[in-house]
Formats: sequence, structure tokens, C-alpha cells
Amino acid sequence: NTSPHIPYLKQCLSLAEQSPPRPTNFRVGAVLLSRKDNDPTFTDDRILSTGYTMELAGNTHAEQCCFSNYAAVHKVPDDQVGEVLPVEPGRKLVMYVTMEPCGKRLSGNAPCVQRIMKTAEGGREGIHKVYFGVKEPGTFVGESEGCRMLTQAGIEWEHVGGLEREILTVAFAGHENAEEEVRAALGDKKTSIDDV
Ligand SMILES: Nc1nc(=O)c(N)c(NC[C@H](O)[C@H](O)[C@H](O)COP(=O)(O)O)[nH]1
Ligand SMILES: [Zn+2]
Repeated sequence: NTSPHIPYLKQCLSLAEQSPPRPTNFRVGAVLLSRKDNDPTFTDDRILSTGYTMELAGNTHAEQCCFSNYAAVHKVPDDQVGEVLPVEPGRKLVMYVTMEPCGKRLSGNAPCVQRIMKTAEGGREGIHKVYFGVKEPGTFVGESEGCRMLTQAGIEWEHVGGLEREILTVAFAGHENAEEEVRAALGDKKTSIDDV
């Protein structure tokens, strides 16, 4: 019996596979949904938006595209997406991403944790929880800050294990020595059982 989160991470993985391979970032997929409280099998989930790395023009991240796509459908600029996300009693906003949202980007563009935090404005809760399949490898920014920043902002997060190898293989596809980087990233995981 697999965790009910796995089908969502698999959906994010197939989104990530649509991302153009680049050595300068990771190929990531994201899904934004509304989830009813106390619905353990997620039967009443409502998908709100999806996104993948570089889906939209420019150097865009999966989470960024996910928000931007939703904002476009609701005819507001990206930075006002929080104002059009649904606020429904008894339901929460949840995001699934193949990789831990970035807390820092080498390009200096707004990191995705900042975009996630921004959805909580004007008394709205915004994104309640983020599920991801791997922590960000150290390739670009070293020790990732995403989770710590989410915690500081009072946003819950959870690493859902089981798809690390698949997620990293897709993420690193555009990199020079992708296989080596995947192996190294898996090795970093104290919990990865593949390499024992
Ligand atoms: N969660 C996440 N979703 C993405 O869609 C993506 N590409 C990354 N990648 C994180 C990595 O740290 C940055 O890609 C590098 O730091 C380069 O920064 P830019 O992407 O050029 O801003 N992380
Ligand atoms: Zn990001």
C-alpha cells in the first residue's frame, strides 16, 4: 500500500519531464490543490494549477509557473495570486513539488519559498502545506534553506520518500555528469536505502 501522496508526486514527475533540460537548474514539477480537512484518502481534492521548470518564458521555476498559470487564468498579475486563491472554510491549500522549494536562487530571482509565503496575505492563510520528494541537492546553493524558511514562516512541509532516484534523474537530466550527480545526491540521503 503506497502513501496517498505518491500519485501526486508522480504527477509532478511527469510535469518535470516536460521541462527543457538545462545544466543551470533542475527540472521540477509542481501541483497546487485544495484539500478538504479530515479527508484521509483525499477523495475531495481539487487541482487548482500545475507548473514545471521553464514552462513559462524566462528562467522560471515549477512553483513559480504553477502560481503564474493560476494568476493568468484569474486575470491578475503574478504577485497578486494570493488574492485569487480560494479561501474556503474546512479546506486547505496544498502544494506538491518534486523538489524542495528554493530558498535562494543563483540568478537572484525571487525564490519560490518567498512566492509561497506571499500567498498568505490580507488575512488569508495561503498555502498551508508543501509536500516534496527530495531535498534540493547542493549543486547550486549548497545546504538548501527552503525547509527552514517554510518552518520560520509557519508553513508546514513534509518529505515524501520513495521516488528519490526517479525525481533526481529527471531533475539532473540537463547536467554534464547527470548520473554522477544523481548518485552523489542519493548518497547524501541518510535514508536512501538503494545504496546500502
Ligand atoms: N524547487 C525548484 N524548482 C525549480 O523549478 C528549479 N529550477 C529549482 N532549482 C533550484 C536551483 O537552486 C536554481 O535553479 C539555481 O540556484 C539557479 O538559479 P535560477 O534557477 O537560475 O534562478 N528548484
Ligand atoms: Zn524555486
